[in-house]
Amino acid sequence: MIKIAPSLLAADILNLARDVKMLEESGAHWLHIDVMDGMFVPNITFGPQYVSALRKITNLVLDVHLMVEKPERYIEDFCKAGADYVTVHCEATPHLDRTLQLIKFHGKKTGVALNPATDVRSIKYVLDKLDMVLLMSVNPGFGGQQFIESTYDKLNELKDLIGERKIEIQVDGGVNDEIGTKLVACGATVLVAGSYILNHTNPKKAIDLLKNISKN
Ligand SMILES: O=C(CO)[C@@H](O)[C@H](O)COP(=O)(O)O
Repeated sequence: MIKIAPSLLAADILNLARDVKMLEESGAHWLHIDVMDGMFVPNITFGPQYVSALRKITNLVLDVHLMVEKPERYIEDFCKAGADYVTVHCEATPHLDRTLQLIKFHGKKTGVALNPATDVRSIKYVLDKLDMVLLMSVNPGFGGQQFIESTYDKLNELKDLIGERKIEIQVDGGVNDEIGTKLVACGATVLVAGSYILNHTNPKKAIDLLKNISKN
């Protein structure tokens, strides 16, 4: 089954609880939380308080994507705040293996994100410590960008690298139902979508279209 993870970057910050309830009722599986530090990416968003506030109002999987330099500094805070998955960028830490061990130490699922220009082979030696790989299909920092087409080839390479291991493959950036269909055909198992779902006139319909991809 394909998991659908709406990105809360596109939610109405003044009506966050309302949007979360709407996404739950619309059948979203996970909530994707984009944490940006203004250093690794040119934008600043949420901290651990945002995650702990969400944890109080939802049982959905909280999928925290850390777009921050040296994420090892904040792993404990986000784990204690109630994250289920903690994903760090391989480009953002000199100690990826240690950082993944830290996430595991706190009992959470591990993810590694790769920027569009990063070779999938850069995570070869940590595959056995991973629950998820996140392929960025836009340059991280902002919602509403155009999907980068080379992501399909990259997905195929990643599938080969992962082999039989049970690792979720998440794609994030510019995803809609048409692109999602091709991504799933290439092996994606988790689709992140921000503007496609939250700016849709009928977000439930957008989620349904993405969920139905697995049946195609
Ligand atoms: O991490 C990011 C952006 O850096 C994404 O999660 C976006 O928030 C996805 O938004 P859309 O491209 O789906 O609007």
